[in-house]
Amino acid sequence: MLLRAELGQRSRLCVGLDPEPSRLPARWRGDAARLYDFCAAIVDATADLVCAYKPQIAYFAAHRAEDQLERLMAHIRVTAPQVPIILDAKRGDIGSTAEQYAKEAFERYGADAVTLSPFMGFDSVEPYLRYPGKGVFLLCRTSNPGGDDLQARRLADVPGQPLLYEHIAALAQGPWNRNGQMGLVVGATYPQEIERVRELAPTVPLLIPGVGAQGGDAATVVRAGWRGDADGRTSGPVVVNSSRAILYASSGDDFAAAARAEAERTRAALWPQG
Ligand SMILES: O=C(O)c1cc(=O)[nH]c(=O)n1[C@@H]1O[C@H](COP(=O)(O)O)[C@@H](O)[C@H]1O
Repeated sequence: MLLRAELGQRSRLCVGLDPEPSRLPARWRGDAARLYDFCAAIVDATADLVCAYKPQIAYFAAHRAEDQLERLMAHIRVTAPQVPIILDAKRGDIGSTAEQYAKEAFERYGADAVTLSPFMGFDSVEPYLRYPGKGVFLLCRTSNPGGDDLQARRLADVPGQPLLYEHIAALAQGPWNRNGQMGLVVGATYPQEIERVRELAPTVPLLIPGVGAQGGDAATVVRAGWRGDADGRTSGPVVVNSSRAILYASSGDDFAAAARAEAERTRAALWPQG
């Protein structure tokens, strides 16, 4: 579905739906009852420009607004049925609890994919893979500076002594990816690491957050993460997320038009082949 959306929409842009009440347009500022209205307007303004949407569950749950997230998922389905929805929840727990998280993501919210921490091991990931056609994006090399603390550590007892994020990439390309449901999260702020991950995991989709507000450069991350040759063979898709730079492009009544303009700019930078 992701590849179809990328090619069909000619887009690698994922708009992140991270609505923060204090940053809503002036007329709704501070009103957590307007998260749905705000996000729905952003979706309406960008539906033809994106290859995915990524709602972040914390922005809804923190305001007791899960019902608004459910409505938003339904709205995206109707407005942009061709666009996959990645629920950003970064779950990770023992199998029996993971079953409940998987049910939440795929049955309650109807997401197409989720973000997931691999920290607790394969048995914490496996319950998500029982949903045919659904995807998981494992955190691999995250965009935040603290990602170094663990992800850039060397694993002495694994052949070749890879860094932890390299090992995660190899697992997602190989033994953990039993039915082609796995992707990886790699931060736009680390283009060299994106290149390394692409080397180790040539066919899996990469979700790359961190352009826009975190300073990652759109064209650079595509060069690092996407491969294509003259015979039409390509790497796995590259899905580049931008949230705040698009959501808050304007705080006035023109917020949706401004979001569209920013999404158009970012989409163009992510599709250098024209
Ligand atoms: O899993 C993610 O989506 C994620 C991983 C990561 O390494 N860095 C990262 O910023 N994210 C998410 O991507 C979004 C980035 O938002 P902006 O910085 O506003 O574009 C937020 O929802 C983050 O939670």
